[in-house]
Amino acid sequence: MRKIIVGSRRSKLAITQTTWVINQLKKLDPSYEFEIKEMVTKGDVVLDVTLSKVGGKGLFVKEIEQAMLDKEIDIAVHSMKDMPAVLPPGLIIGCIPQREDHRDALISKGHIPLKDLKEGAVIGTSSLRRGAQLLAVRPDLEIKWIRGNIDTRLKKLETEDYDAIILAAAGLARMGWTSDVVTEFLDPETCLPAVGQGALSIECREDDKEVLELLSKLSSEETTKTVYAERAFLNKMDGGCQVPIAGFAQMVGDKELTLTALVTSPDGKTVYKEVLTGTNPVELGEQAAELLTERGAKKLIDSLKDENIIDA
Ligand SMILES: NCc1[nH]cc(CCC(=O)O)c1CC(=O)O
Repeated sequence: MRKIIVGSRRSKLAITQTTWVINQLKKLDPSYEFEIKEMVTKGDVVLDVTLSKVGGKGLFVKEIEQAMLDKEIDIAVHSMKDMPAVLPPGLIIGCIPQREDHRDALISKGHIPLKDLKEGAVIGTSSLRRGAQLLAVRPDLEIKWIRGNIDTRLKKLETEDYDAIILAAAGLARMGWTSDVVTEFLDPETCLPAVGQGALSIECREDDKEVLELLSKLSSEETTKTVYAERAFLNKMDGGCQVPIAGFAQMVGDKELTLTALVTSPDGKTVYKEVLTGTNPVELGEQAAELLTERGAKKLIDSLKDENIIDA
């Protein structure tokens, strides 16, 4: 019986996600054993510096990918939104399972919804995307930097002077914390999610046919298509993690996809948004990027590139 070694970061969310995937795979095919190998990535160590300064998204996956190439581990479960656009040669996304809740969630002191937060309320987020979209509807809010794992951020809401924080609903749902903490789910019209938000990516070696065969059983065709459209948009837009970019796709019927793509200025005053429908995910994503580029979104991105910024 082959034992599959699964690399995982040590955060509660990472371990929860990894354990979920292992349990699903065991149900789908009981002929494998699994072992979790915990790993520390640069992103877990360097918590006080903006992510883009120390290397952007790749920070959370680089060491894990090297371990996979070195055959110390066989697979790894990542949050899709933390995955860089390009994978190192030899590695591929082996499967994308069914997406969890795609929305962002507001968690506020006293459970006050967004529209009722007091004038100038302090919102904790380290995501330009979230900050900009909140400012677009509530320009009076003060967006304040916050970092750390989900549990750390929830603790900071209690102990520091934030009135509310924004977290991905998916992370909270996977931890089983949703009903205890969420004040309000923000719909995509208010806060369009990050590309890939709520989805997982299971990475493996390209030549590991046995693992690929196993992973294919956990694949969601719907989520795979929508995430491919979102990621094609992000890649073509080339914003890295420096710019408020958001993208969210949904299937309409069996074949068609609708992609909403957005680029904004960090203050939320300039908003470029497109809603497109099509059948080819990658073409749809690239088309969205082209349209937004024509309208001036690329210029906005380039003007922001040198500034210090953030995560998804
Ligand atoms: N940026 C960090 C991150 N990466 C993935 C998730 C969990 C949600 C998901 O799977 O998209 C989170 C936390 C958050 O944004 O609140």
